[in-house]
Amino acid sequence: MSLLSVENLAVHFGTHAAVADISLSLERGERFGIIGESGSGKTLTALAITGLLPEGAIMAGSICIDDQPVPTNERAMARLRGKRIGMVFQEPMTALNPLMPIGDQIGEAIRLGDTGGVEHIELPMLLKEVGLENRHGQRYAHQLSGGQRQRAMIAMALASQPDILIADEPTSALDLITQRLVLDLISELCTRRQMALLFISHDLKSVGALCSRVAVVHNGRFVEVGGTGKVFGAPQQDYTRRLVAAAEFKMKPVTRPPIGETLLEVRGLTRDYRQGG
Ligand SMILES: Nc1ncnc2c1ncn2[C@@H]1O[C@H](COP(=O)(O)OP(=O)(O)OP(=O)(O)O)[C@@H](O)[C@H]1O
Repeated sequence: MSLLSVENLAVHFGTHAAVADISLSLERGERFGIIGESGSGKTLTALAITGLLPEGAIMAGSICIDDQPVPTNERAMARLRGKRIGMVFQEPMTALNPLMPIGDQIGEAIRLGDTGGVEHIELPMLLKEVGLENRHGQRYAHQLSGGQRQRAMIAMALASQPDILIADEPTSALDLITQRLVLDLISELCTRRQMALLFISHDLKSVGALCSRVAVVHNGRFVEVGGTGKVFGAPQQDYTRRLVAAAEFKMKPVTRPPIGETLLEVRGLTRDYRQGG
């Protein structure tokens, strides 16, 4: 039995097929990355799984949790979303209520997610778990840094103790150091809570650091799926090779030749110079 299974997912807007024939499965505690360039269909895949597709989108295919089809009715889907799937998006400002202190919002998420079981969760405990202090809970979203806002979003996603965390480019609006801290936090939380992770990104490095399996999406289709080391280390498809090459290019340190040599290169004289010409 798979925790999450998606089969032949397709999303259309009129005649435009934005997502076509996507299948994936996720086991408890597993970390699966979806990588691809902008506009390739990553976010729509996540939105389809969570039942949050925008108006005008037509969906086909099947989505099951614990082998049970996810409900199509909006209220049942919202309940399931709260209880089984937690979501973290790129820009927390759009997801957080600007008029309510974030502690109250996280508290509300805890109340909604409370199943009445023994595993009751307390606000201070949850704030601490995501690296925030109680005083941060009294602040409004605009009074927090980008990293703190993303931590608040993660706390809200965790409030109902979900089995699956979907993180859609959760760090792309953050500086490099904060990105690293937030990724470390997500990784730690998934391990501690045995949560499955569906991690969406266009950054190969982050996916490589977090996920054991990855799917490469291009024009709404998975073009390559496999173990992260294998897909990035020995890509089979042209598109993946190009993606990996582009990421390597970006990561390469800039080596600067001595100024004199640069000038000679600019003038096209390097070879003559080296040959003593
Ligand atoms: N509401 C919408 N109406 C029409 N087309 C849409 C809508 N939302 C998305 N699309 C189209 O669907 C395709 C996939 O979009 P999606 O947001 O999933 O891309 P993405 O891979 O997540 O991109 P990014 O990395 O930039 O977030 C794009 O061609 C986009 O223009």
